[in-house]
Amino acid sequence: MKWTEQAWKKIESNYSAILDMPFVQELANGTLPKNKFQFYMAQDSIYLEHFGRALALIGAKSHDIGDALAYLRFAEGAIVVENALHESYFQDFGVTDKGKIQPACHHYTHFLKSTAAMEPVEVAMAATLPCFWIYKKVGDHIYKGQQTFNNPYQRWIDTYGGEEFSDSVQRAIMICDLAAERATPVTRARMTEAFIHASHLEYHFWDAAYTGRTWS
Ligand SMILES: Cc1ncc(C[n+]2csc(CCO)c2C)c(N)n1
Repeated sequence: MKWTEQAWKKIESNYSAILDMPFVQELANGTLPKNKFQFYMAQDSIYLEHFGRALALIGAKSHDIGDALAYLRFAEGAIVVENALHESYFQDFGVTDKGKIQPACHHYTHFLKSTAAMEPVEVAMAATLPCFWIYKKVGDHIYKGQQTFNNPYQRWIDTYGGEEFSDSVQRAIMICDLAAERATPVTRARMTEAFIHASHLEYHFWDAAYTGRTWS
């Protein structure tokens, strides 16, 4: 069985818990309160900058030049393309200031950056995979089950449920599988651990937006 298939099995229950989260359910039916989405968008745009830097570092550390190019493109995607979505939402929802980084975002971004800096590159690749894969799965799930018209969060849904994004996710999965095949058992186990850890941090990122968790 491929590493990604084994790893996904380990986060299956966490993924189900994500689908059941009020944030995700209310985003899907359009009833998510505006202030919760504003919190999420502001924190997410901070997240994307850090995430983009972590991806660029993975690109620089990749053994294979094709992988390097893929991660540098992912980094560009995070910083340029994804941020465009945020900026249009900032305008629509009247967010003028991103504000300070809050605990869930801080925890997640620092986990990604320290993993990219300190761990073998394969482990860092595994740490960034839930970001792609969980968003794709959540995006597809919402997209397929859609019953609401005029959902204020439609653009978000279209971004992650769309075809274009699917190619990046497939690429990231393939790279991780090849990296896992070539890695030692110890490194492979650390890849799985990083993958599980990041999937919990995805959960907490949404949870913090729903409950409005800040430092004080
Ligand atoms: C907390 C959080 N996790 C994942 C994503 C999704 N995402 C961000 S950048 C990127 C790939 C860019 O090439 C993807 C899929 C998000 N927006 N926020």
